[in-house]
Amino acid sequence: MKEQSITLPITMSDMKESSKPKLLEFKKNTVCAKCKIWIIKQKYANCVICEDAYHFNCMRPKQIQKDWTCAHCIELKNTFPDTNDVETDNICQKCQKEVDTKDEEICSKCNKIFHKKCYGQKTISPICNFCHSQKPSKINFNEKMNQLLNFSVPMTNSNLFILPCCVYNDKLRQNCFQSLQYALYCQNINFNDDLVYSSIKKELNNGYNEKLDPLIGKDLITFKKYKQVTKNGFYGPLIVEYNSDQGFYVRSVQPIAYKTLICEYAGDVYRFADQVYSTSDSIMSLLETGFAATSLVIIPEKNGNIAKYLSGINNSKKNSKKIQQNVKSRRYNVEGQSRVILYACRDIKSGEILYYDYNEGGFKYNTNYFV
Ligand SMILES: C[S@@+](CC[C@H](N)C(=O)[O-])C[C@H]1O[C@@H](n2cnc3c(N)ncnc32)[C@H](O)[C@@H]1O
Repeated sequence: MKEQSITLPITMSDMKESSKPKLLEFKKNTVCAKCKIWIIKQKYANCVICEDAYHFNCMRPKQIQKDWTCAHCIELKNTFPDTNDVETDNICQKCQKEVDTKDEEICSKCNKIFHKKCYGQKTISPICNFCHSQKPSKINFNEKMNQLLNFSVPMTNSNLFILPCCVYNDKLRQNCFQSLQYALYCQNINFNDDLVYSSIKKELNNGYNEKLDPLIGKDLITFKKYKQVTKNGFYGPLIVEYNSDQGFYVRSVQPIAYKTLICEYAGDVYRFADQVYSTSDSIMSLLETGFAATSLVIIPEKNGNIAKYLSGINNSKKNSKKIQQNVKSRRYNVEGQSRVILYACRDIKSGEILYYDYNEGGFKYNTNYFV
């Protein structure tokens, strides 16, 4: 929903086969919320609630009718049956009284509106009490992972990637694990430590289409070993926290040595051409061919891992790179596929927030308001 804000008004339309669309007309077109492909001449419908557009073939449920509601909105309605009226949009979900926009607080998970005083402290919880109470009580924490987690920093000065130190304190390790699961829960994101190819074929990510450094030898072995652990949701001594200035962010709970692997940037892979209007704040460049049709991006809005929560340096501040930045993101050719790896670019002290340069890749984010 978030990505599809540039949709047309609610209509059921049958676009006639007309002459080839000119560039301007093309820009006015929209992207199907299901398959992420442009809707140019095909029949389509807009969901009456979220206004996202869908090809007729992509509509779920498949009912061609006026006031059609997409499956996602039906699911939300069923989850929160008391608030399924569009008209109740500005009614506080606690006291049921109208909310002035200046006095509103919105739950990040269900998007429901509350008066500031009814919501409580947004600085503490990004989600409302209802969503908080619905979260799974036990997030699968696999104790057997302890064997795999027995990492230690090698005493070497080489320039190779290294594995993070294990968090030996059981409670702290569990908190680190749970903190990421909680952030993902709040944002309706599935945990997935991989690149997800549901909208394009994996073969389109051909690392040889760009001159990327290959990840080889000991670095490749270290990376693969780390992926064995991170696929289960463990990322060394890192905790995900929340505040109102930055939203969720990542903090180290133990010292992290220079060149320690932090994580791979995971999420859904799309053609850049299909995401030019995306409003996601987490787009990462994956393959840069010079053409929008063959360049690829990662967007961790449906699937993602801890990489989504690392903060960005403020590029408008002097010395940000030198002082604030402690992580670097770099794309490598990993056995023929481009992949983005985040690693410590200097020694990181316990308690430091992790920052990298969001503008290192192909996108220029406005970071002027960043802390
Ligand atoms: C990739 S997301 C990072 C995770 C995000 N904080 C969240 O809660 O989902 C990027 C967004 O995080 C926020 N952010 C990242 N770094 C920040 C910083 N240094 N100061 C303030 N906000 C920051 C901005 O809103 C930015 O658009």
